[in-house]
Amino acid sequence: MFPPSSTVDSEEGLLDVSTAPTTPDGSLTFSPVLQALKLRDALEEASERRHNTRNGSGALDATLYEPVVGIGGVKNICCVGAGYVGGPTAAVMAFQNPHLNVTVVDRDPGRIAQWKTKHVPIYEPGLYEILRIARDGSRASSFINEPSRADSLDSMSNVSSSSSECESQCGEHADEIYISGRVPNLFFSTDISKTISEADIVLIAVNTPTKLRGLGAGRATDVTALEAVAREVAIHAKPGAIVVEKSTVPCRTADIIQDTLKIHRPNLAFEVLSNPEFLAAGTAINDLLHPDRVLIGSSNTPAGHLAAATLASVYVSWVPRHKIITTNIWSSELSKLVANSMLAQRISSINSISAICEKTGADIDEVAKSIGLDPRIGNKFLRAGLGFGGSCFKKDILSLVYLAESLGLDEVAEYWQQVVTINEFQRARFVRRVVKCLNGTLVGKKLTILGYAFKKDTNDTRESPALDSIKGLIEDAPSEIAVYDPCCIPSVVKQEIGRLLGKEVLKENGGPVEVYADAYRACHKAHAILIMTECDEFKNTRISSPNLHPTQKLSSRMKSDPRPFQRLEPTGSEILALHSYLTRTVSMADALQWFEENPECKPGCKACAEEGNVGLVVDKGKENERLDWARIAYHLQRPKWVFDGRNVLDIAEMEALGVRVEGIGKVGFAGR
Ligand SMILES: NC(=O)C1=CN([C@@H]2O[C@H](COP(=O)(O)OP(=O)(O)OC[C@H]3O[C@@H](n4cnc5c(N)ncnc54)[C@H](O)[C@@H]3O)[C@@H](O)[C@H]2O)C=CC1
Ligand SMILES: O=C(O)[C@H]1O[C@H](OP(=O)(O)OP(=O)(O)OC[C@H]2O[C@@H](n3ccc(=O)[nH]c3=O)[C@H](O)[C@@H]2O)[C@H](O)[C@@H](O)[C@@H]1O
Repeated sequence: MFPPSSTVDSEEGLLDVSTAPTTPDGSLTFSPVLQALKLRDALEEASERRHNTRNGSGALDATLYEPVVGIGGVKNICCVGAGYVGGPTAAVMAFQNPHLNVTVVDRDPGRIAQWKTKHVPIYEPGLYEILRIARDGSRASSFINEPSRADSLDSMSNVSSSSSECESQCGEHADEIYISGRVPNLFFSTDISKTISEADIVLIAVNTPTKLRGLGAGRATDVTALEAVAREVAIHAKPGAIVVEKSTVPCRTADIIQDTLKIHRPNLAFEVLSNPEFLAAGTAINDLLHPDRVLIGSSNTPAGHLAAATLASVYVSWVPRHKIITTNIWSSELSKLVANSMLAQRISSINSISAICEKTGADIDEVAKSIGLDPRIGNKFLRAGLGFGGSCFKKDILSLVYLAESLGLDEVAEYWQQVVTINEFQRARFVRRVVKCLNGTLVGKKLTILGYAFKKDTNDTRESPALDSIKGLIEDAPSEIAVYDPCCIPSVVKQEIGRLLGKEVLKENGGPVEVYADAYRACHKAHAILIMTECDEFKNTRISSPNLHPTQKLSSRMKSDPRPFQRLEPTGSEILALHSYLTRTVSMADALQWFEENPECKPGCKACAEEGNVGLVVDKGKENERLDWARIAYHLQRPKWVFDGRNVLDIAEMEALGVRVEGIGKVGFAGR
């Protein structure tokens, strides 16, 4: 374990690594310059002593490296960027470290305001519960430390309120565990400079999209936002603060940050770390709670190693230490780009084979299963579909392509470019197939898009295959394109389509696109349904456990009663697992009576009024229900077509309902 001490050799009266004051300090000189230099010397000296324990490979061995500064050295963390990464990452960090203050800042006041309400801007299974505990604090509670018996599952007999009843009935009273209440330690603010100035660690989690113009347009990464934050950090950060790249960045971006810091504070030393995020949309909370690895890249100096160890000490509250790996900073930056590119490459590989399947009679699911059983290939990320969407895969591959080109490695660039080319091919041929099956014309026809986000269980719509398909379908002038997604707010989707494809495409302006909050209304009298995401709701296979609460999706670890706990003070993850289990089994949103009241919305709150808003979807567990395909099929126009872009349907069952199904990588009705 990391030592509890927060100081670097405190007996020598030296400063905390990350809390060097900006105001005069008695133990050091009044000059901030000298303070910082002395601090750095101290860190390097302290770290060098531990450095001797390193293995000879040059890379840090996480199990040998003893950090000097423990968790107590870090008090305030600032996360710049309240988006899909910043919000959930900060929430989990705060949840797992109740004694730290984590403040998320963003230049978008609307986004910050949303994070403070019950209508948070991001839908992720399990996010809101963690957020509530960290942001709003929690109540003290207690529960019996023994697993529920099957016959008591529908009662509250395993939580504190009935403990006395248990005592009187069974005569023996099992150990009771008390969980203390928490005060809020997750905050959201637009005061960026102030929050940065107070932080010991600054996480940069801003967007890094593809450049739209100028040098490298269409491939290079646009680091404008990152550069702006680096400047803010350089101006406001306190000496010794650790700056962390959470955003995905081109290899050697840390140089830009370091350079910016040096320009603005030439006499101070800051450590810049790379700590890329590997969470995926829809499973973000599970990925953050149980990461495969936490990667920390640092400069290969004692101060760099010390900074890495300090950041590691934040993660170690919940991540097993062997999963925290440290590398040099360039390896870490590059690893993130490579991880995404390799994942995307697998999808393009299987999709390219799906095109062959459709022409030969081979079945892509059978091929994927057959090859996936080879452990060298593995069975993950082999689902053929409409190609990868989302904000990152494409931009990260393009960034790799640009990097290779910039290094004069044209063959390497071409190789990775092909992954994107196949992705575009896959999307385009799906639309072609729809139009072809509908006799080459969409005029006077209604098409229904099921799934607008780029994948299931998220409201993230960036680079969504659905948008591309809508764009393609509009060319053939259908009478209506009805859109439905169980995780997205209809008005937001409508606004986005209007913004990206032009307002004139919306029904209210005479165009074909209408967005629905109800799947049945969206499908009513359609000539064809296009399934764009793999939402469980769209499947026609039997549900193994009906009416599951979304929190069950957190992890299989949470499916069984985690009690008895071995310690009297269970960890945040353990309590969460129990909460999740009880929520499911006693069908109560707050069986542990853990949560504080939800923040009140202002009268007339638009989000409250919105039908099918994210909060409601989550509460109802709506996305776990299955569509009644018999009902949908009954109301379809003949011939009844379903284009299954994610292979979620059992084709035989659909055919029994009189529906013609075209799946990806399968010879469909039209090809027989
Ligand atoms: N979305 C995902 O699932 C993942 C994203 N990443 C990476 O994380 C980074 C962030 O991605 P997302 O969270 O998806 O982006 P996002 O667009 O959802 O959030 C970025 C936030 O940064 C804010 N921002 C931009 N410039 C700012 C500035 N100068 N000062 C303060 N705030 C500023 C924006 O207002 C926005 O709210 C990207 O580099 C991305 O590649 C990494 C892993 C997963
Ligand atoms: O850097 C990022 O942004 C993240 O990108 C991906 O996560 P994400 O894009 O959220 O979701 P994925 O599950 O990877 O799916 C990406 C796309 O590929 C598609 N996909 C995925 C898997 C598959 O087998 N087939 C397939 O078509 C999905 O439908 C989706 O459109 C990575 O999985 C994360 O590790 C990474 O942190």
